[in-house]
Amino acid sequence: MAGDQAGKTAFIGVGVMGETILAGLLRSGRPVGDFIVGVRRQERGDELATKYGVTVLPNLDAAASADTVVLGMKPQDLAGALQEIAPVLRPGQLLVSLAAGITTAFIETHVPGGVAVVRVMPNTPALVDEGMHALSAGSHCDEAHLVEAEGLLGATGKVVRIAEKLQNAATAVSGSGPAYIFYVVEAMIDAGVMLGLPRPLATELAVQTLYGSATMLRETQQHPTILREQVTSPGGTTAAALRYLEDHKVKAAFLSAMEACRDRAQQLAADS
Ligand SMILES: NC(=O)C1=CN([C@@H]2O[C@H](COP(=O)(O)OP(=O)(O)OC[C@H]3O[C@@H](n4cnc5c(N)ncnc54)[C@H](O)[C@@H]3O)[C@@H](O)[C@H]2O)C=CC1
Ligand SMILES: O=C(O)[C@@H]1CCC=N1
Repeated sequence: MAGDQAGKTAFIGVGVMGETILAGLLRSGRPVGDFIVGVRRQERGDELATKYGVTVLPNLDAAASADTVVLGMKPQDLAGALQEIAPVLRPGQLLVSLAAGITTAFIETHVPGGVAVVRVMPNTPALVDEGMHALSAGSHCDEAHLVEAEGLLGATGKVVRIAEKLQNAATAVSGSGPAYIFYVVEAMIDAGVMLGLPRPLATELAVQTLYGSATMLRETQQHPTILREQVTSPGGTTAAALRYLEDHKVKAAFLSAMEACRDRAQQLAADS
């Protein structure tokens, strides 16, 4: 690692997830001069430069100017971006891919030999430093590359290392997971409104219930079944509600939904 690129990280493809991780790194105190951004649309570059004071460069210059390149485009756009930057990539450089489904082996076939690849499944609670990021090493990664990737992701939440064969399952649980939770909260708010609560009150009750329940799970470390049983009085209100969820096979629906999520990740890889 030498020259002007030493220690620098380029973010190429800065949408929802890329910006969330970049903003978290800056929030954590990392100097803005450590980062470079490569974007597809000039207006987006201007927006990021104004908002964060970050240097915006053409993709090729961004990749050439950094030791680490975070790839934050959609899986369908990844191969094109790799072809674009491959001429300036060098052995030992680190690529961190956020793309759902896409394997490190696929990325390695699009870049020069010896480029290290880390595949990450992040999630959007990183916006409030409560992200869950699962990462896996490609074949040219050493410990220093993994530690570097953990440092980048760790600014916005928890990081775990997992075997790459588990990445699509992790996508089904934590990557897409926030969407299921928001969907359930949406349903609870709508139901509260149907039962006569003003919408702001229904929202406050539902959101605080989610927050309190999540905090209980984390802090007590008890199994969700135990915590659910504590709420469920014999012959009481909760049992009446849970019976409907069982009748409507909500648990089975989650199993199928998350299988579909895993399968879609596999399909994204097959289509690339
Ligand atoms: N949004 C989420 O909750 C999560 C997203 N991911 C993954 O993160 C990646 C990004 O997802 P989002 O941020 O939601 O997408 P997004 O559509 O918000 O952002 C992608 C950005 O990449 C830019 N882009 C595309 N091709 C480019 C190129 N060649 N050069 C420079 N910029 C380029 C687009 O203009 C856009 O700004 C995806 O691969 C997705 O699978 C992973 C976990 C969670
Ligand atoms: O929906 C998607 O494809 C991305 C990957 C995980 C969460 N969002």
